[in-house]
Amino acid sequence: MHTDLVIEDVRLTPILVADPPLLNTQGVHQPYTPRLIVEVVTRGGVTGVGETYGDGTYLDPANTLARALPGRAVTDLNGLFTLADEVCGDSRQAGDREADLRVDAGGLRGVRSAEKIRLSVVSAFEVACLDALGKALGLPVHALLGGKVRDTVEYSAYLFYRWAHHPRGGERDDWGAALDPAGIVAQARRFADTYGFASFKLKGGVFPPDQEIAAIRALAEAFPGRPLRLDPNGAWSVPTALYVAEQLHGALEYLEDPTSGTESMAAVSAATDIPLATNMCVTTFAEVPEAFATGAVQIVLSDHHYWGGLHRTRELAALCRTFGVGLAMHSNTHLGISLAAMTHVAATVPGLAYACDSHYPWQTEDVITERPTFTAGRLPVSDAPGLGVELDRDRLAALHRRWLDDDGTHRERDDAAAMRRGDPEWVAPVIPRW
Ligand SMILES: O=C([O-])C(=O)C[C@H](O)[C@@H](O)C(=O)[O-]
Ligand SMILES: [Mg+2]
Repeated sequence: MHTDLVIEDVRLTPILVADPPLLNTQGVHQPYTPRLIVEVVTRGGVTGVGETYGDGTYLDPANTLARALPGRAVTDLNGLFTLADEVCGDSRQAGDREADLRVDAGGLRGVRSAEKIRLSVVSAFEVACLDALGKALGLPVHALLGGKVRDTVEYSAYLFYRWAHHPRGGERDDWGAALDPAGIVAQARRFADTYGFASFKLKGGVFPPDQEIAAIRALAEAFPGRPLRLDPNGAWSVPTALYVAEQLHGALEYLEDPTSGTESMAAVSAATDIPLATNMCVTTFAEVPEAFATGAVQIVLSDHHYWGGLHRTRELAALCRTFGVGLAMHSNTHLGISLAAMTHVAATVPGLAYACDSHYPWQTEDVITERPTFTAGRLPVSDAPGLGVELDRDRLAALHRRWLDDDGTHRERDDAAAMRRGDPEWVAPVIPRW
């Protein structure tokens, strides 16, 4: 083993990042959301960075894995999974099957199993190791994944119904409220003018379906011929999903998770020719066979956090290619480190026919020195060594200080609890909501 590539130290920094009051079917984004920044330092003195979810459920396995990692090489990426299984607990324990069937507290990330949480943690370590390895070798991460097949990666504008500001606390921005079709079109216009996004995804499941149908129609009128997507996060019943599909026939590039669960998605898919995409019913390899066999989804929105990193994302891409299923990318609130990781892996996947999602334009804070800029809706694929990002240690320290000072209100993402700060009667709706 090349001793310079051996991991000497691992640093974990939980942070709280400002997030605007974006609405979804569960509630509203908190003023601050938790993320975890992972740094691996090699004996050769190179530091690699990764990023993942920062809720407590992720911090425990991350701490365990961080303690076990020193002495291993940053090249030992396959070994990361075995190590995580060994030290963080075996995913095949009794009871795990039941956990697999539960949805997460936020209700937006699909099944929540011990294994998926562990993979989300491993993903940040894998990205950090790739970043360190790339820096040590003078090669970009995409080269370590086999090389880029495109020089830019296309992203879509991620439109949200939103309030002008949080009911209590939080940072302010100048986007204003967007609670009707005119507000959504204005938001889309600003995204298109500022970043050149050509396709638009509306986060739905917030208002009764007819209001969201009206918003998509308004977008289709304002941006003729542009790809449009609607994602209610499984909030509709099968008949409601079919009603929306009929109303929006010809207007949508795809419908994303119109209903919850593979069986219901398959029922919708059998009765409409609008392609269905998911980041909820296929978020693990175990969910692939049933979903593909029943034709429940035509596009999988991968997320390198869920799937265990960039190599596993490429494995998913190969599976999708084999079965004629499309691939695009899902996004949750994330910072520039994850955006760089997404861009590197997306650059290496052949036949990526859909623009990727990214929350990034909503994020006013970051822990890297230079914010990436979307031009014509695209990000250039960096050829700099590693991910091509540099940590801003002052910003990292400031956002960590916010996490330390928090009284516990924001350390776990809970959109329903955030909603109750504006509407004390709010309870996360039972799905299907409509
Ligand atoms: O289904 C999706 O695209 C997401 O889960 C993305 C985010 O979680 C989004 O719904 C949000 O943050 O409100
Ligand atoms: Mg989705």
